[in-house]
This record gives sequence, structure tokens and C-alpha cells, in this order.
Amino acid sequence: MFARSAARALQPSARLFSSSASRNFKVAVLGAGGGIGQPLSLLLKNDPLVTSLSLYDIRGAPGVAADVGHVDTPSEVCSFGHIMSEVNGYAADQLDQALEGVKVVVIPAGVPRKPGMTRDDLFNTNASIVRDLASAVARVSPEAHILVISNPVNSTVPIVAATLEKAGVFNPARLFGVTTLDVVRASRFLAGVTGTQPSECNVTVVGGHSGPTIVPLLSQLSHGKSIAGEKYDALVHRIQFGGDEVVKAKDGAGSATLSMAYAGAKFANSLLRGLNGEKGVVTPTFVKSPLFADQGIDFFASNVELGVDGVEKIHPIGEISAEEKKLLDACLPELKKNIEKGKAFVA
Ligand SMILES: NC(=O)C1=CN([C@@H]2O[C@H](COP(=O)(O)OP(=O)(O)OC[C@H]3O[C@@H](n4cnc5c(N)ncnc54)[C@H](O)[C@@H]3O)[C@@H](O)[C@H]2O)C=CC1
Ligand SMILES: O=C([O-])CC(=O)C(=O)O
Repeated sequence: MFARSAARALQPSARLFSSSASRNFKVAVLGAGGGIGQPLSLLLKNDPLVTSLSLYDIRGAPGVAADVGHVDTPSEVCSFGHIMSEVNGYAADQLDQALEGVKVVVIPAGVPRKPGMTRDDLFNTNASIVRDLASAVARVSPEAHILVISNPVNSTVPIVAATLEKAGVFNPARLFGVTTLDVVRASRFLAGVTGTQPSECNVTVVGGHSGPTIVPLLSQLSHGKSIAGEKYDALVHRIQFGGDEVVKAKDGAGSATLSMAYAGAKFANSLLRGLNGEKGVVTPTFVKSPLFADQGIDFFASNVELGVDGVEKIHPIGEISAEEKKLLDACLPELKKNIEKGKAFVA
């Protein structure tokens, strides 16, 4: 159906970070006090490409910054939040200060799922959180690259795009929905099923980030190609609903935080390597995309090459099997609905 991309895909590896010569990259985490924000801030503190970390949250950022700031890597760490007055309570918000001069903004702010909820059930709370944070980025650091983790990603990314568009500063090369956890899970689960190493199972996952919109392209790997029948169905289901597995196990205490922090830091490192001039950094991410725009779906996750200006090249999805074509057919209408819901919220 599509020509297979020949580009080098980002390999899963035991080493989370790699880098060569580095420019100065200031990174902000909005939601740094949360379940994802805390370990993500720690991992970013350990990324040699990060020179300065701005940790912002409406609660808890000073503690996280003080703690992470003791880690013996060169980057500076500053905290920003709501300043409280002993007399009057809430006094001021330091969001704008947190965003000054940042190159990359990572957004894990918002509520997580509880058992029985879908990601779309988070829309009512998280849509306005993400919109307001995006407005601040548009005002203070309009050239920053924005990495959206907050769910539902299929809708929150279009919300950020529409908010930036309204402010007249939208650049599609600088907006990313973080779908790396789907790739991390797919690699881990495929390796488990085939008795191989995750580093040999770099699965491209396309579509979006919720249940049936998550489409793993197992047929593009020699280890994945051989899996069929019930084994194939079970593996695909586990990749698509891996998030539910964690929500159920946490039993009301939230959703994936540690694996998500790992995935978020991994994607941020890929972006920073691209911004730093490294060639051939390719990984799936949910971006404004031409691949299915003719069907009214203008955001889609596929392999994207990351370069000095962000999105350098959106790769086609490549050759897919009949089963994957079916998965894609199930993904597209749901994804379209999620994207339209996000856009309508801002309109
Ligand atoms: N993209 C993905 O693959 C994944 C996305 N997620 C999503 O990430 C989000 C965060 O999850 P957790 O960290 O577990 O939640 P959490 O509740 O532990 O942390 C969220 C943090 O956001 C903060 N926050 C709320 N409103 C804010 C605002 N206006 N500005 C700044 N900070 C604000 C809260 O104070 C809290 O510290 C959820 O929406 C969750 O569904 C979770 C896992 C994977
Ligand atoms: O399942 C959730 O709600 C959190 C998430 O997006 C994931 O773990 O993939």
C-alpha cells in the first residue's frame, strides 16, 4: 500500500540517552509535581542535552525541584508555581516565568484515569488545562517545541494546535503528541512473546493513543511477521490496552507514571538530538500529518524524522498486512471523532 521507509528507526535500547556535541536546551515540565512529572523531571535532569530545567506545577514544584536539583549533573533546576500569601491565600502564578526562554515544553499536567474510565472521559477536565497552558506558551515562548502527554492525546494535541493557531503562532513542525509509551510497550511485549530482546523489536506504532486507534505494525519486523492467529490477536490487544492493565493494577491510584516518564524522557531525548543536529533520528509521534488528511484526519502518529527545526519529515506508514489494514480501518473513524472534539472545544 505504501512504500516502506528506509530511514533508520529509533532503536529501543538499554541506554536511555545518547548525545554528541550539545547546544543549550532549556526544558520546561508543566505538571512537574505529578506522578509522571516527578520521575520525568528526574530523567530529564540526567539528560546531557538538557542544560536547564523549569519545573512548574500548581502544587508541589518546589519540593520536586529541590530534590531533583541535588542530582550531580550540570543542568540548573528552577521551580515555579502558585505563590500563596499567608494573609490572602493565592497571590500569583509563575507560569509565564517558567516558560521564559524555553526551547522545549513537556506537558503531563492533568488528571489520570481510574478503573472503568476511558481516556476520553478525561476530556472535560484536561481540555481546559491543556488549552490554558498552550495559551501561555503562545504568549511567552511561541517558538518552543511542545510535547503533549496529557490525555486524551488524540484530542489534546488538536486543542494545543487550535490554541496556537488562534494566537497566530502555530508551527506544525513544533507540536508532538507523545505516543512513545505505545512503542515501548509494543517492543517489550513482542520481545516477551518471541523470546528476543526489546532492542530487536523496534515496532512502529501508528494512528493515535487510545485503544483501537493504537495500530502496531508488527508485520514490518521479522520477529513480528511470524505471529499469527490467537497469539497475534492477544499481542495486539495487549499493546492497544496496555494502559488499562496499569490502571487496573493501580486500582484507583492512577495510570502509568514510571513507564510513561521513561517514554517521555526517551522522546524528549530524540527531539533534543534532532534539534542538536543529529541526522537520522526517526520515531513515531502524533503530529499534524498529511497521511490521511484527504479523509479529514489531519493529525496522525507515524514515523517522523526529527531535525534542527522539529519535524523534518513525516514518513509514510509503509507496507502493511491485511490484519493491519483492518486495524487501521477501525482506527480512522475513532481518531477523526477525537480530533474533531478537540478542535470544536477551542472553536
Ligand atoms: N501520553 C501517554 O502515553 C500517557 C499520558 N498520561 C496522561 O498524563 C496525565 C498526567 O498523569 P499523572 O502524572 O499520572 O497525573 P497526576 O495527577 O499524578 O499529575 C498531574 C499533575 O498535573 C498538575 N496540574 C493540574 N493542573 C495543572 C495546571 N493547570 N498547570 C500545571 N500543572 C497542573 C497536578 O497538580 C498534578 O501534579 C494524565 O492526563 C494521564 O492520562 C498518562 C500515561 C501515559
Ligand atoms: O491508560 C492511561 O490512561 C494512561 C495512558 O495513556 C497509558 O498508559 O497509555
